[in-house]
Amino acid sequence: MRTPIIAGNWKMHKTVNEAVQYIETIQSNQLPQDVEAVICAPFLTLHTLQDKLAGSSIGLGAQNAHWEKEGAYTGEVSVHMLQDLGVGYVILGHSERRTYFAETCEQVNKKTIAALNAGIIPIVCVGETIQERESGRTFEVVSSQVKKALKGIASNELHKVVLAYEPVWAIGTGRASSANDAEEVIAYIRKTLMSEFGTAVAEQIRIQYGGSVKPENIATYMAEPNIDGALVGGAALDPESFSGLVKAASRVGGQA
Ligand SMILES: O=C[C@H](O)COP(=O)(O)O
Repeated sequence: MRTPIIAGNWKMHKTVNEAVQYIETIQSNQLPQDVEAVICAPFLTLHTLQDKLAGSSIGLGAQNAHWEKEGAYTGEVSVHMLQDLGVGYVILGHSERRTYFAETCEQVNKKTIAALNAGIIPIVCVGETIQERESGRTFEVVSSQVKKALKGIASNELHKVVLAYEPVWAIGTGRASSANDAEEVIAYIRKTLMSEFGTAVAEQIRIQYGGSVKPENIATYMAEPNIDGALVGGAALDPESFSGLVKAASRVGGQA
């Protein structure tokens, strides 16, 4: 059985002080232990949060990383640096990075391989634009993104990857995909994984849905057989809301 994973992506939000207050609130909320809860925070807050979360079951993630260990890459932070800090997760290939920073599938692949080599769990994002959906290309686009991101990864490493299906049109718009539609695409992604890497690995890889997920709608996604959690932006910015999301994803104590 795949462990549900709820990851909060703070994007470019929160100072160090705000981040600390947030963590103190979720730590006082007694999150369920059968859900992997992860906070993906801005680089500047990671060092402080790593100390704050020491010994806690809440995971800490970054939102991007460079694949090279070090070098003349002004403004970049390497996977190696995250590993040194003890960061456990990294979001890769988010549509905002693909759109605003021209990140390519080839770069996402290099970053994914580097993260796995460093023992960091990559949360690899894929998803179609509204134009791609309306022209009937959703399956083609997401399966191509998945295949390119995972190209060349050793089969004994693949199961560690987390995929996040995030239709671009649903991100930050309040226009969430219905659970049925998200399940249809995610089931197709799992089918793609089966044909590329075999059933055993495909059954192990966790696939999240992302795009306007809130405490009020998360149960509908968690009820779907192929959806293993959520990658949440806006609704993860408030610690009570994030706690509510994690609780609702619990199979033991959830309100589904
Ligand atoms: O990484 C998170 C996604 O971009 C979803 O953002 P959202 O929950 O604000 O729609």
